[in-house]
Amino acid sequence: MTAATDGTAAGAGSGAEEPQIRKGLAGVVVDTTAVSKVVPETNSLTYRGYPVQELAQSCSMEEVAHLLWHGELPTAAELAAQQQEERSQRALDPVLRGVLDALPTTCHPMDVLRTAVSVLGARDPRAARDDRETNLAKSLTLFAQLPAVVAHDMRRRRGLEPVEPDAELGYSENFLRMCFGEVPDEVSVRAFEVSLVLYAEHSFNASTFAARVVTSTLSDLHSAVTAAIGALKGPLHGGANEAVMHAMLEIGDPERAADWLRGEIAAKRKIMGFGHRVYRNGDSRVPTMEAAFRELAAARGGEKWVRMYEELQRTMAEEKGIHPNLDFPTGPAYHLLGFDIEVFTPLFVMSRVTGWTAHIVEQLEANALIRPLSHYVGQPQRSVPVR
Ligand SMILES: CC(=O)SCCNC(=O)CCNC(=O)[C@H](O)C(C)(C)COP(=O)(O)OP(=O)(O)OC[C@H]1O[C@@H](n2cnc3c(N)ncnc32)[C@H](O)[C@@H]1OP(=O)(O)O
Ligand SMILES: O=C([O-])CC(=O)C(=O)O
Repeated sequence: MTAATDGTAAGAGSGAEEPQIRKGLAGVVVDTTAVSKVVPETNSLTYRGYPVQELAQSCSMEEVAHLLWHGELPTAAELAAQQQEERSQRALDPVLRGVLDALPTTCHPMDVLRTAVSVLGARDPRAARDDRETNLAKSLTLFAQLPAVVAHDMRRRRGLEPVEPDAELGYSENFLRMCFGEVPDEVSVRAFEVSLVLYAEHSFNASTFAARVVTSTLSDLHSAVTAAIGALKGPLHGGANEAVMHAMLEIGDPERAADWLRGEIAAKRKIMGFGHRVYRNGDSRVPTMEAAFRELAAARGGEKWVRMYEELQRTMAEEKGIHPNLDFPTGPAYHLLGFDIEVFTPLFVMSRVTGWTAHIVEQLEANALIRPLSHYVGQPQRSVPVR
């Protein structure tokens, strides 16, 4: 009987039929967006109409951030203005540093990042304003500050002093220098930049949807980003890039990769970095990231990881017909760049914050509270026993 559905909606409780439940909202179209388009049939992805492969080839992460936020690639003057603003906001203030340093190094860096966004929100004098311009300004602040948080946390865990930001350097160069004390070679910077561009946006994925749900209640931008970070942390989403590298280190030798994979499949375990809710024939971003990973491996002596990547990819296709997602090449690429594994998902956050905030702004422009229905399957109504 449809009385079990907690509300009445067309097709979900108006007749005698059971409501149709789409677990995980699979296949459900919940709203429109003009930020990005995923076309699984052609394995394509566009940001504001531009193919992501072309953006990765010829644009910086700063340009892509502008594109996602404003809908167009920046003119030279717009880019210069955005860069000046971003570069002037890179340094962490002493209060936030104090909070970061007070957190235990046993917690995951994603917890540190989530806490940092909360602190930034609580201390932001613009907190109560949510008009488009203010939200875009808050987004730029997060884009400027998150790399400093990630670098500070990574170095403190290594027992190293923080490296101050350098306003002469571009976004990726500055971040890599804040992590490692120097700007690495061009191939490394380029591979990192490509990963950021590819990670920036992907329609209604779980973390973006979490941000939109929070925004739909007219909560603030920092609360929405905090929720998104929590959603991204899970291994079925952004946390998979870390899981990929843990698996590769466990395998150790490319010769063992095929047997290891078959064993995991036989044990009915998920192989991290493979499969996708939307793409069934391969993730549109993988070829571009795979090429960057191969170049990086050639420059940094990482051929072993390329061979393991190839073996796992080949065996998974043979055994299950399932293809890699973007987290598969980024895992070993970030390892080759010298990042600790637990920093991989925070790197994803640094980039995806641009997509999340573009969606937050879009949600507010045509807002409707996101509140689906559920189909009740618990105890029938009963009376509390007299005691
Ligand atoms: C940037 C990103 O967030 S990309 C996603 C990163 N996440 C991962 O890499 C985690 C591993 N992958 C997965 O768990 C899944 O592929 C997901 C969660 C990404 C998508 O999952 P869904 O769309 O819900 O598909 P679902 O998990 O139901 O899989 C469908 C079938 O393929 C199998 N399958 C899918 N992915 C995998 C995998 N990685 N390893 C083994 N089997 C898999 C499932 O076991 C299932 O098989 P069954 O029908 O025999 O039970
Ligand atoms: O779209 C998804 O479900 C996950 C993903 O690839 C992303 O967020 O980049």
